[in-house]
Amino acid sequence: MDGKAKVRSGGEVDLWSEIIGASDQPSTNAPLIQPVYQRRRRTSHPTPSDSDHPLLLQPTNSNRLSFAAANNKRVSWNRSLSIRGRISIAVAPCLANQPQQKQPRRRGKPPVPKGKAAEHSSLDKERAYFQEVDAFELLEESPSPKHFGTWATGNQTVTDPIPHVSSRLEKWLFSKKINFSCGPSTTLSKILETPAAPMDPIYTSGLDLSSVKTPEKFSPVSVIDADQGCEDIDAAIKKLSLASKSTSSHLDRIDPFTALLGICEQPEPMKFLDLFSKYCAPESIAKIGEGTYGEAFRAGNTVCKIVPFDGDFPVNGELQKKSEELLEEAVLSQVLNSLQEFEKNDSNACTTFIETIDLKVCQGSYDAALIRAWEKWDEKNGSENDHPKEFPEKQRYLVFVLQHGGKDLESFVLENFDEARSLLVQVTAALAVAEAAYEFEHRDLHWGNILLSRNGSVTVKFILEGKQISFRTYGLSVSIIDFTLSRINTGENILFLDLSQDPYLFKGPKGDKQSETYRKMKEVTEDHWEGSFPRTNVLWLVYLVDILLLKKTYVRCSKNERDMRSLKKRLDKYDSAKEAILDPFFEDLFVNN
Ligand SMILES: Nc1ncnc2c1ncn2[C@@H]1O[C@H](COP(=O)(O)OP(=O)(O)OP(=O)(O)O)[C@@H](O)[C@H]1O
Repeated sequence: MDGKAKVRSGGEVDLWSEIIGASDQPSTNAPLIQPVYQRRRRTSHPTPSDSDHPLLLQPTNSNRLSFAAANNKRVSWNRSLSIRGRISIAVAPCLANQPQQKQPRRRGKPPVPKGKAAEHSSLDKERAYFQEVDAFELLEESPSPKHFGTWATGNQTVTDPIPHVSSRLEKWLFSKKINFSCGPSTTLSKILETPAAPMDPIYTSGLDLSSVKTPEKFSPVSVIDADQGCEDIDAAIKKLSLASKSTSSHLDRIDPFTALLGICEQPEPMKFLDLFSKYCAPESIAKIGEGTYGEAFRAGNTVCKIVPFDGDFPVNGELQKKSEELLEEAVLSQVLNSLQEFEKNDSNACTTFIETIDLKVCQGSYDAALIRAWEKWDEKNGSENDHPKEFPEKQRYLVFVLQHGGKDLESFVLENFDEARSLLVQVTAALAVAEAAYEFEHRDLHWGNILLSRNGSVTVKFILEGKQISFRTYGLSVSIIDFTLSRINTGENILFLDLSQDPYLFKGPKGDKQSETYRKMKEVTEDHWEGSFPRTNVLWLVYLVDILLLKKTYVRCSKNERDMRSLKKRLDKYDSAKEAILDPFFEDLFVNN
């Protein structure tokens, strides 16, 4: 690689050289690609031609009843414009013409400050940046990758084929395996050529549940199948023969909702308060953020992200997610969780991907304590979301109980260049670790998906292909969230989102760094999203460098900027975060353990 890490002085050469050595070895880790399960894309509004201009967007499935439409708080795609103080002459007059219908939200592209006043010192610079971007054709806010749902043409809907239930269940079973046996899969062991805890085979001629359960954490449960009434999950699963992947009508008898309950280790959905009271007193619940799909509440030391699903009406202008989509996200987050376990992983480990502490399915209308918290936040920040008081009794939600990761990069005020490079090295190292472990690509690492906090730490540890490495943090802790677009090879399955079904994602404004990054990813993957292209991680690193140069203000000198610009140039040559982490830019941050 260009400018490969130089030999360090003061006896620090060994470990750094070892790392370099490790990466110089020819890669033997091309895994055997086994069945490919792609996350189902719901392709709702708009058709590509509809989406050529945001003002032509029509509400999804306008024939559906929607309390969202009645609520009609604001036109969401304008939200980042208004909150960020960006002036867009093009859209302003048109708002008046469209007051009655809530537009589908443009999820985080570019991400919005989620109600936080953007009062920090970089605002003027950022405004200038946006003005510059606006000078390009302002087609729309960077588009959402999530047009889940169905293509709608008039009243006719055509549903995408969805993965077979058996594949979803395999993934679920596999995730139990990951979760409880705490080691990479056998395939991954081979990939990494490191010893790993042996795993029992999952796929037997008949399904042996003993191989997928741990007695202490998973016991047979009764499940309520919405369509078929009560059924013991063991009995239901025993009807499956995972060895036989042929189409078989009984495979469809386990619905994804049941599987989701299974992954959450629940016999049935629970009440919000029963869940929240595990973490805090109800009166202390506070809303801390919102996204298109999720409402995030602080509960004690955790963050509970509530995502409504399976309802037949839109929320926040988008169709609700389906059980199977959430099942995928649940599996993915559990796989990444396994990286947290340093004691059990001697191959690859890091703590940078947000920890999912628990996953639970809830049902019912919003609890009074949550509504109070929601309204309080709304008063202060002005929510873009629909008021949750109107959810019906039968509404289902998946609650992600997450580690609290701090503030997103967009609103976090970085103090100096050391913090900026600490951020870069932590993201790069985390991506390198996840690439090595699971061929992971985040594919959506915009500044809303990087959370930051100051924790007084001096260094942070990673294990990369068996080598323990530490970097100086300057007190900054980084967490990566939102794996919706991510691709991962669990060793058994590949989970990915087929972005070729979402042409809208690639039509963001010219010159907008985030939109350009989606387009570059498309070039790199040639629209084959199931494949492994770790270069996409590098594209997001380039994006981050741009953000740090153009959109964030902090104390820095011209040499710092030059260094960052040369890093950006060199990043152009790397094909993976694993290569990028060896860049000389990070060398000073490396600490010999
Ligand atoms: N673990 C966390 N720690 C702290 N804040 C969080 C955490 N998870 C989410 N948040 C807050 O909640 C907001 C919404 O979360 P997130 O972006 O995951 O939701 P979403 O519905 O998936 O959003 P999107 O609109 O990007 O699809 C985040 O911007 C952040 O402010």
